[in-house]
Amino acid sequence: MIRVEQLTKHFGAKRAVDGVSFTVEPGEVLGFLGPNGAGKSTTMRMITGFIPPTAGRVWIGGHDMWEQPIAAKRLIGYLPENAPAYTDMTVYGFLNFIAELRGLRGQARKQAVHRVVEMCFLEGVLHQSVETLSKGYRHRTCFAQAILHDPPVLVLDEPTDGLDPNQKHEVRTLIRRMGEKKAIIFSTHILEEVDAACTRAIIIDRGRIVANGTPAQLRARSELAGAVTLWVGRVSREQVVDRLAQVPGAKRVNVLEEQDGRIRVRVYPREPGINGSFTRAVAEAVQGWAVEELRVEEGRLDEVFRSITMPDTVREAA
Ligand SMILES: Nc1ncnc2c1ncn2[C@@H]1O[C@H](COP(=O)(O)OP(=O)(O)OP(=O)(O)O)[C@@H](O)[C@H]1O
Repeated sequence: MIRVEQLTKHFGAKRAVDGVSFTVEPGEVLGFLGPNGAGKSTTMRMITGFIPPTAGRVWIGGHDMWEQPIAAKRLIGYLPENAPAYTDMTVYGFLNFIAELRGLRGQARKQAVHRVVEMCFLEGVLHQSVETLSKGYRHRTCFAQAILHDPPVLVLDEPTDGLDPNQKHEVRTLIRRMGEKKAIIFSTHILEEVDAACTRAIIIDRGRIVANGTPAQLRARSELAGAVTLWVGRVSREQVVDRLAQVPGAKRVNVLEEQDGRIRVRVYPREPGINGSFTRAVAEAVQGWAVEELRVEEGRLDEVFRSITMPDTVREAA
């Protein structure tokens, strides 16, 4: 549904986006992650046809964005960063105006406005002017505008930015629900959103894609993935470190905590990733000890994010 090939944007000497390619199909919610200035908004502006690329192409539903822009844009709902809107209109007036621009008339327009007002919980502010709305409600109004024509493609630039925790939850739920049928791209800085709403995530850094996979695949790239964390008692620190260091496939052992004669320790596999034989080897090595807890780590997205986008500054998280 969305196809992006070798998309590139230069601003003078600056390469904001550098050869980005990916596809998104209906039923997929793609999380777009990256540090500030990585090129997320610029990529989204090119995908939605707001700015032309320096090189590369975009197809929406098979329509080339530069050769058939009207057909391509008709399929897209776009929530830009900072959620701008016509602030002197009422919410109701604004949504009706956008519905008209989208070619909806009469009963169809009424129904479309009613549908998005319900979906975005706007009943209480319908007759308030946009400029007097709180940030969260203004944001929801813009979100409603983006989905008014029920487009099969949604491009959402930081859709939960500035919302309170309840609103964030509602928007994620909405995205997940709409993502069952639509092709959705949304950018975020919040890694837990990737788990909460995305079927796949792309990490972009300095204009380039540096990782692309399901949340589980990305987590598996974490150094922590497959590490085994244990609480053991009645055994010395030296014994624990010595024995665990000899487990086949172990890379290193870290003592994380010592408390009342108990030790919390973590042993990392040489090859990150969940691996039953490594876990079994650790379990065998500690037989006979007072093991109070043994946990296999899944890996953490924040660690992967940091190690990919700031490779020199990764520090271990306990
Ligand atoms: N119109 C412009 N003119 C010049 N440089 C620009 C322009 N728009 C973006 N840039 C630069 O391009 C780079 C990518 O910016 P972009 O806004 O796409 O990043 P981002 O990943 O969306 O960042 P953030 O997470 O902070 O929103 C940045 O260095 C930015 O300063």
